[in-house]
Amino acid sequence: MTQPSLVTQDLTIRFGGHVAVNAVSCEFRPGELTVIVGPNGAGKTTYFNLISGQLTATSGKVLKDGTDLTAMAPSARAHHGIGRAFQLTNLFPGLTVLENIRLAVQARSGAGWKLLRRVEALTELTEKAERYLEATKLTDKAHQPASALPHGDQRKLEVALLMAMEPDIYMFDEPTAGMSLDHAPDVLDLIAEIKKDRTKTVLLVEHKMDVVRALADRIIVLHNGELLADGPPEEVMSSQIVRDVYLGKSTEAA
Ligand SMILES: Nc1ncnc2c1ncn2[C@@H]1O[C@H](COP(=O)(O)OP(=O)(O)OP(=O)(O)O)[C@@H](O)[C@H]1O
Repeated sequence: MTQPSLVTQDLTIRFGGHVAVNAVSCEFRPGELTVIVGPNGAGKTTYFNLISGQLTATSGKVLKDGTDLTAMAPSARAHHGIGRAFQLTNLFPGLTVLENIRLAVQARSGAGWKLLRRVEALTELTEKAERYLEATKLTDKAHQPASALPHGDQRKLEVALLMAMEPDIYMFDEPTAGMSLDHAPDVLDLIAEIKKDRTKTVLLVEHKMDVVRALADRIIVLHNGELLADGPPEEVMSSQIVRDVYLGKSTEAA
């Protein structure tokens, strides 16, 4: 079996007396798409925040290819290949779609935000940005201001920006939330494309069971901050304990 790219070891966070994520140990491998499910308040987003660095663990560890990221800020974790899609936080609304992607490519190339003096360098970045535009089917929107995009296209642009950062770990928290039914398939197709790259590890928080079924190689279930189940989709979804949680029975009874 391939080595895990991402590991959480006994990952825990307390807010006062409340343990929102409780000793979650999991390994995630390249070429694998894991969907994290669980009832409202189960700790899914908090678990994501602990991995991407928006929150710092009370105890436990986050390791990426063996490097301990636990104490690192989100930007340092991003540098180590953790890529999380956020709604438009990295966007320059007045710039065009292409310019936004080119800036992300530029940031990834190590040139930072400096003005580029060499025309060839700019051409190279533009060509790369155009490939991400094409991959996300935004080519015909290239010269529109990012802020003018309809909601569905803005979500695609978020994925394009994430791809431009070339992360090893892709994290999506409800990628089709608030999207119309016509746009959701585009974003799901993009995630399916990313998953085809066997060097990438994909983590997805999702409530919609049809999305889970379409994409998951593996499902982990969180409940009250604890890891309740972990395995292939059919196995997890048919397990009695998971059914009980979704039907609202107490797990103790199960
Ligand atoms: N910053 C915080 N301070 C205090 N409590 C928090 C904080 N963040 C999350 N929590 C609590 O931790 C628990 C887990 O929340 P979290 O948002 O991770 O759940 P979730 O599984 O993502 O839920 P949903 O599906 O509704 O988004 C909840 O009880 C929540 O109130």
